[in-house]
Amino acid sequence: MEGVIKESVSIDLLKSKMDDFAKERDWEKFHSPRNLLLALVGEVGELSEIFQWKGEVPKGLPDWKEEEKQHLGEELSDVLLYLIRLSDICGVDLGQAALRKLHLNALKYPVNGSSNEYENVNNTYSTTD
Ligand SMILES: Nc1ccn([C@H]2C[C@H](O)[C@@H](COP(=O)(O)OP(=O)(O)OP(=O)(O)O)O2)c(=O)n1
Repeated sequence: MEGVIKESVSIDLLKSKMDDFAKERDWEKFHSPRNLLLALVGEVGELSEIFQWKGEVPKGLPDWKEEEKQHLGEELSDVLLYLIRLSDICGVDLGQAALRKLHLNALKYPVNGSSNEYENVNNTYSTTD
């Protein structure tokens, strides 16, 4: 794809690029925790609009046009970038926090837990599988 640099993408790389982006524009003053949270929620809204009124869609989005998938990627990215920036500005190491949370999740929901026990957690009204 034109203009896309294939590089390994880490949370730290994105964090550093967001920091550069804000510094270069003198936008650090706008990137307060509250502003970033509101921006994040706004982008979640834009992401939701993509799926709004479509009903359930199959995994992999096989019927979507390339432009629609690209748009989805843009909105997912906005959410990710604001989340990473918010974490950075709050002094939270998001990668480490997420690893810790995965560990806590695994303790809370052991692999051998009975499926009945998990029914409320994974209660879905419909599935496309
Ligand atoms: N003060 C700002 C404004 C923008 N961005 C960056 C982070 C997001 O990735 C993207 C958001 O840009 P827009 O607010 O222009 O939102 P969209 O790209 O979604 O455009 P639109 O809302 O017109 O669809 O730009 C930022 O870091 N800080």
